[in-house]
Amino acid sequence: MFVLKFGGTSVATSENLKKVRNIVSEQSESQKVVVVVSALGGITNQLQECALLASEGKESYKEVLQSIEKRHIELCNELLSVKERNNTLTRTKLLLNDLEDIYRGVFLIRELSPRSLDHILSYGEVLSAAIISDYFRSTGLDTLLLDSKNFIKTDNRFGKATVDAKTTYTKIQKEFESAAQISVCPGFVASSKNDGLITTLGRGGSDYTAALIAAALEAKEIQIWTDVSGMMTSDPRLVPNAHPIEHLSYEEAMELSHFGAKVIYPPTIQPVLDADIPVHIKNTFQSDNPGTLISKDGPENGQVVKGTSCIQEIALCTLTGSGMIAVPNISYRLFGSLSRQEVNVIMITQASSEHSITVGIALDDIDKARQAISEEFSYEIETHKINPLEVETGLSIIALVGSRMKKQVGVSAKLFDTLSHNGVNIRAIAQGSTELNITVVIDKKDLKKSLNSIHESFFLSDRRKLHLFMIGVGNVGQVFIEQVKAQQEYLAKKHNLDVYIAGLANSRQMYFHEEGIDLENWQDLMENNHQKMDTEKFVEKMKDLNLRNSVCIDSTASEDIAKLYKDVLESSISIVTPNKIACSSSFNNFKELTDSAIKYKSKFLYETNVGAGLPVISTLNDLIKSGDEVHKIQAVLSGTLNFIFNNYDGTQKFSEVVQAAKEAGFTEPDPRIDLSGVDVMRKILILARVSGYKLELDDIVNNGFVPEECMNTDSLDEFYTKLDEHDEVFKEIYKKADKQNKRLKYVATFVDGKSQTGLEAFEADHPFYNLGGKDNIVLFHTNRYSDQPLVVKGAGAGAAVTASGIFADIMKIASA
Ligand SMILES: NC(=O)C1=CN([C@@H]2O[C@H](COP(=O)(O)OP(=O)(O)OC[C@H]3O[C@@H](n4cnc5c(N)ncnc54)[C@H](O)[C@@H]3O)[C@@H](O)[C@H]2O)C=CC1
Ligand SMILES: N[C@@H](CC=O)C(=O)O
Repeated sequence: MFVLKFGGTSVATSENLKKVRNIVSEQSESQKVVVVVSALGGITNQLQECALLASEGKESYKEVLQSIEKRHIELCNELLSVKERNNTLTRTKLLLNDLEDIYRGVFLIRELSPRSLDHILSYGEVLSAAIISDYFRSTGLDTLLLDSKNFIKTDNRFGKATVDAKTTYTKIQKEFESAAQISVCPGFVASSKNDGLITTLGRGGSDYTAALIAAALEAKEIQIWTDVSGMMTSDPRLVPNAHPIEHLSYEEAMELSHFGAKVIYPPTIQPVLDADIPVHIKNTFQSDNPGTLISKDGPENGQVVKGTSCIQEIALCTLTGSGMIAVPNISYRLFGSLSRQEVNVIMITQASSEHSITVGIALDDIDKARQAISEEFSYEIETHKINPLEVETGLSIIALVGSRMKKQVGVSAKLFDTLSHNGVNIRAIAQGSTELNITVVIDKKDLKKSLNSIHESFFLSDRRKLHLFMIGVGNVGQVFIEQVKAQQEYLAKKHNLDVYIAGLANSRQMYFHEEGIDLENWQDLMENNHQKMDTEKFVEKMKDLNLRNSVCIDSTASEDIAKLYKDVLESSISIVTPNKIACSSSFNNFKELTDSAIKYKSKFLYETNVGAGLPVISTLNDLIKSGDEVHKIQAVLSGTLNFIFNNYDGTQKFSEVVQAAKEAGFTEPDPRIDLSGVDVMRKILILARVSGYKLELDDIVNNGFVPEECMNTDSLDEFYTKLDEHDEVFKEIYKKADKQNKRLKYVATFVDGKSQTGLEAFEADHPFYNLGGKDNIVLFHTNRYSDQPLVVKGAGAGAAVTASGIFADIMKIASA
């Protein structure tokens, strides 16, 4: 025999009931089945509302009653043909008439006792079971309606009666001795053993009815048919990647249910757990879906963490004080006082120092808990042995559940690591010695981010989501967006990674979309959004969205944006930047930023600061981290200047070649930064700092070649004009080198703590001589590379290579 329980949504409409009928028909082909039904979805609430209105003397109860009546009559009409529906309608109307009389009584005497409420609420299941059994019979199923009140026997605690299991089991066995192929019974309802008064089984009552019947009849399986495809790995309203769990042990299911996964209510299915009857949770609306099987022994292998569940809002009550240390009865008194006030304790933590005990409770219980504990410890509080109770709210609780956690090291480490990388502070931790559950308490605002990042960490099938916020959509920024667009599908397929751009800004506007900006259309979206760029608001918005794996990309050359880095990093949002301003600002600021990134577990990556997409900084980092020491760096670090001196031969105007470099996208937004040598100074400074030297920009000697008068200009047009006025200077420089068969390169050197930059002419045998196009070259002379330097060489400027360098930094964050 199988026992099938259908919840309120499954029996809510005639359409749903047709699905229920097909399931029952299929299951009853090979064995007898007992079908336990809930009231039609929403009816129990209406019955209760109607009762309250009547008890308050409000005539409006009649409207609610009418709608209850209408629902049931319409259901009869929809399910049964005209010929077949007479008896059903008559019985339904009789029941509804009784109900009307009871409500009138409540209305007249303005009294609603728990006993009358139980009586009223029982009509929901009684009505649905009667209609459903008639419907099954009318469609050719061998069906008998049984009244659970006759065999589920309880005490007289109305509202949540206690079942007398022995009497109930005996009565069930007797009742089902000659059961039809299909027996339909109302869930939730029962009657008192001594006087036969109607009682109800409280929350999860229909599950309980089904469990009692299954246990008494030693059923092969109990099936809970509901509107979801089993117990989920997390709450799907908060974690879109959540998916049904195939198989759970009873203990795992209970742990998950305790923390909010409301598919089953464990206390009510205790009878089947005791009798070791498997529980199968299935979706009425997707009956082919395997659902979740809950049995004594969960699967031997499979996921270590089966699922996460949460309670969205709890309070933490903490008792502290030196008067608690080594005093044996403190916990006894604390929990005793809470229990006397019927305060349910959700979690407990106590450090071995015994200086504090923290309990997690429901928000509704705060006042009761405060009073109970304050009274219990009033003497100790008055005498300052114990501090007044501290109550914190705005907190959520997350539990990681899985019986295989106890065989696995590193689960807590992974959990804490995941949360810390996303800047989530853990307020309290609890883990039972069974290691079935690890529980953390966090700030409520971090709940969604935490659940999603935990899910991504523990369920390998999940695609990891990366949320990018990009400031600066110019030359480099635009190409980067194109690259993301082109790579999105590949990254999803090959790297299980969803890269979204959640925010964009230029100097005028900003635009956000939490689910990811449509990259086909981003210019229009930005333009039409009319949200003025405000740097502080941009950062605030990133923080408010509080999305997991957030990365801010600064693709501007702005000092204002560079000033925001500290705040961003301290919010555990990583930074990827081609903008050199921050790394070449004061050494203290640079150090503060790298320290903040370490402290707040964010990443601060700036590979594209030197050599665009070339692996210059990562190579240097690898050398330093592995214990090498850098003594000397010789480099050509300006793509712009290399391009200019590779293309200038004195036959054209120097300014024309500068403008060609700008048009090709090699220069800084302001090419005077390149021409002055400042860009090269910044780069060698950054290399020196990464090598471990404490250097400032002012320490670098720059031997510029552009006359001061050109540099001291107010606009680019003026700059180009001045370059033209000094064209002879550039011709002379070129001719001099050319005469000696030398080529001009703007070189940066760093030797044992000292650095200089400037234009130099090289002969054909020098490695710099043949450096073509806009290439860069860096020679690292180190302890290990003493005979021959380590050389990094290649394109050192241009939007495409820079954008791909940014991308590479982002992939480092994704795989961290
Ligand atoms: N072009 C190249 O080859 C390389 C460039 N870089 C760096 O990349 C960065 C970007 O360069 P490009 O794209 O060529 O510059 P760009 O001038 O083409 O674009 C700059 C973008 O930043 C925006 N912007 C400027 N100030 C802003 C502010 N305060 N708030 C918001 N947005 C602001 C502008 O509106 C524009 O969208 C620069 O820092 C540059 O040094 C680094 C390596 C190579
Ligand atoms: N303007 C720079 C671009 C890269 O940093 C250069 O020309 O090298």
